[in-house]
Amino acid sequence: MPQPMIQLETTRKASLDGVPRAAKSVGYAPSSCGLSAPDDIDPATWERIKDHPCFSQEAHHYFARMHVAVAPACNIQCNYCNRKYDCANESRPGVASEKLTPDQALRKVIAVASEVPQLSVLGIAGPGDACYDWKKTKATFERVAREIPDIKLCISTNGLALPDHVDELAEMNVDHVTITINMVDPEVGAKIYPWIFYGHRRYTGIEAARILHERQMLGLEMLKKKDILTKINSVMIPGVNDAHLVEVNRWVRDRGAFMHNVMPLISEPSHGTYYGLTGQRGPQPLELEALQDRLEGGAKLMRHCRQCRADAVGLLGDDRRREFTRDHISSDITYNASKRHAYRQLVALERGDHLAARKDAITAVTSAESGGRLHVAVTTKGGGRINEHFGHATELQVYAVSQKGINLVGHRKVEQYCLGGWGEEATLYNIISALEGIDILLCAKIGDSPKKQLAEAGVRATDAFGYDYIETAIGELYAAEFGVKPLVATA
Ligand SMILES: C[S@@+](CC[C@H](N)C(=O)[O-])C[C@H]1O[C@@H](n2cnc3c(N)ncnc32)[C@H](O)[C@@H]1O
Ligand code: SF4
Ligand code: SF4
Repeated sequence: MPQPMIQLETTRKASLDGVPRAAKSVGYAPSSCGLSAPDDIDPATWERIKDHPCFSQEAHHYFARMHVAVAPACNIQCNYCNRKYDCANESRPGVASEKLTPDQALRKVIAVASEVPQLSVLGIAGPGDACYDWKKTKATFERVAREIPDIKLCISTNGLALPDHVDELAEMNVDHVTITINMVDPEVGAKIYPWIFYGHRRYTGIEAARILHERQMLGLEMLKKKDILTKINSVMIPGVNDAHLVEVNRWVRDRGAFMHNVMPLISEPSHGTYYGLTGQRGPQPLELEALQDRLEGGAKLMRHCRQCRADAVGLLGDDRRREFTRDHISSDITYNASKRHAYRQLVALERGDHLAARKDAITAVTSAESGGRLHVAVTTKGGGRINEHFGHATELQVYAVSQKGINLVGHRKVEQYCLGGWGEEATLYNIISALEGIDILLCAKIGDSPKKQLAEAGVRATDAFGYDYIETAIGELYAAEFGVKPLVATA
């Protein structure tokens, strides 16, 4: 399926109250053509993260990552993980449809980089552990860096074997590392990790968790010394480590972590994990958001993680992996950089405009004299715009807007409502359940029937802001809702 190119034109049709508005085209003022850092990030760090869809929330509107499943082996067991190497359908970390050798991985990266213009990052996120299955990780990175030097290399690890490889990571120019840290208290750890394998022997219980904790902290400190940007993943497990993650956040911030990504536990019984089979529940979206809100002010929070498979390809939330399985890739493929280069030029223009529009919208809501908090869900297929039809969406991005600002606070996965030209009632019912706590839904297009049923469920849906920047639309909505000073049009 071809990827959407960035939309440069937008036509406003009607406001929420039904009053028609003028059509407008988004122009490029000369001052907005450059890309300066957002206010909360220093320019040198921005340069390092601005094209990384996971380390920069703003970048995830434009840039894509791919994972290659070259690292199946793991040195610990987590109660939430069941690795699978031939799994076509599950949408969770730790699964892939096929394991790859480093040579197969190289061919796949070349195929994706030639076809997916948004590609900027190659990550190894299992299905097992990139640092434990080190030889294959290293061989893959070396081959890819030779062929496509401008791709960013990134790994995700449980941290146990990390200290053994920090020097090599630095030598290979790996600038982004993720460590999963779910506890800093081994008593909590013993409830999450049944065993670890370390130094040629197996450990269990509190001893295992203590060794893992010490290695994770050592690895984090070593990365900091090498000035490698580190993100911490924590899985929120209600009743096990949810309250404890406040302490985890403090520890990792004090040791120089760049970002903290608190993700919900996925524990379907059908996945066959210990937690899935024993009925350990994951958090509700609003529980996760409440914990993330508590953590604000510590390490920078990631709130846009999609908990990807070990073979995910594409923009976050738009997985194109099925187009790039081994049988789709020729054995003598060569890299064609033209799509990626052309796309980058377009993005450089669009992003400056987007950042300026975002800044205007945030200034408008933060300078409001009064106002409440709204949760706004948005359908988008990238570019930071409301450019997806309601009936085609498979996820909704959720923004919270208040006088504190406009912030992406998460996403909700939904089934596609419209298949073969018809909307399914049962699907709409599930979408309405997924919209718990949402006040307003913004989409590029929505039919009268779903709009009416959503309204009956307390969610106001509109396509009045179709193709606008998300923050601009939310800023205008907020002004309309709370009677604050409306935004000045940027065109
Ligand atoms: C599959 S692991 C691979 C990398 C490495 N082994 C690790 O654990 O960091 C990638 C990420 O998925 C997370 N993960 C695995 N299974 C999960 C589940 N059932 N629910 C939530 N997160 C999960 C892990 O905690 C880790 O942060
Ligand atoms: S460390 Fe990663 S791959 Fe290993 S069991 Fe845990 S989540 Fe799965
Ligand atoms: S799992 Fe989260 S951090 Fe990892 S690639 Fe997906 S979105 Fe990025």
